[in-house]
Amino acid sequence: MIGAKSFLGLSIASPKGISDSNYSLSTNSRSVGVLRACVSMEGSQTMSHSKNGSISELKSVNNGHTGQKQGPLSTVGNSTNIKWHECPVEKVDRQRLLDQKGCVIWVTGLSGSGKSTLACALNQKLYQKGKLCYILDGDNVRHGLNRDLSFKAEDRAENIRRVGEVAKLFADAGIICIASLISPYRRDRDACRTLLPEGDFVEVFMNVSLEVCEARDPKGLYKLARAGKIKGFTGIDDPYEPPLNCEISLGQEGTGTSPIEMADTVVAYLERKGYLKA
Ligand SMILES: Nc1ncnc2c1ncn2[C@@H]1O[C@H](COP(=O)(O)OS(=O)(=O)O)[C@@H](OP(=O)(O)O)[C@H]1O
Ligand SMILES: Nc1ncnc2c1ncn2[C@@H]1O[C@H](COP(=O)(O)OP(=O)(O)O)[C@@H](O)[C@H]1O
Repeated sequence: MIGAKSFLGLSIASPKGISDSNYSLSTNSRSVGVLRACVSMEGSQTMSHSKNGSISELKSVNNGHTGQKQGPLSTVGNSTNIKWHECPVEKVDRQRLLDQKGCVIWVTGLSGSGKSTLACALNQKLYQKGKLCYILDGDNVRHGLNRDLSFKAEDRAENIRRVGEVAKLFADAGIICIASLISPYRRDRDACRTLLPEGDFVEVFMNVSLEVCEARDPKGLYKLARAGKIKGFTGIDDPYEPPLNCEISLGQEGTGTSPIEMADTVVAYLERKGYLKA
């Protein structure tokens, strides 16, 4: 049941599973209303979760919202005078809430190799297991965030960099993020890998030959590329660099090659590596 509190004209719903007694409003010396269970001030308490994700006890935190001057300012790229802000509710807390570990499944391969199909099958399988996933598909992200980018090498690199950064945020949220992009350059994929803690970037190679992809040609793009109507098409007149050391390679003879079997392989990997529990 979702309860609600009203404070300074704001109505705040208590999350499912948190009783109203745990979800009280308190006032500190600066008369700022806070949600004690969710957002705590210095010296107050925040929630912690038992193994099964229920909120079992309160842990003391110093969340740094003291108004005191802290640490130096930074310059990152063209962003000057910026400062990283920490929050006492951390990745580990979100992971406990979800009973899973945030990570990035990076699916790379030629157009038509089955990246989107695998991403969707994997998402369905994990959903059935009660795991939270989100897909960042190259085609889809290019409809919005990356609509300003073309297919020349530096734009593909920027496409991968942005998706890598967004995927990192999803993983930090505790979500299993499936990024499915051609991502033809090793260097760009490796740069995304370095954004994440060891093990949290799982590179999945759709090891399907150009001949097979071209025979599938579901969007008719290979035909257009062969006819010279699309320039710089991956695999035709633009490069694709296969991974040298990926975690999972799918599509070869002797392994399950249906989307369901491929998704099972990835789920088994995640289970083995402990990503499907907190
Ligand atoms: N020149 C060229 N080369 C390759 N692909 C092209 C091109 N032009 C358009 N498309 C369509 O764009 C989809 C690939 O987008 P991505 O963002 O995954 O590409 S990349 O990672 O930046 O290389 C790709 O989708 P998929 O077939 O799902 O891979 C194509 O539909
Ligand atoms: N494992 C598979 N075996 C056979 N056909 C597949 C498989 N995965 C995808 N396909 C088919 O191949 C085509 C391309 O798949 P898609 O997922 O769109 O590839 P991509 O996202 O890499 O471009 C689609 O017609 C799809 O139905």
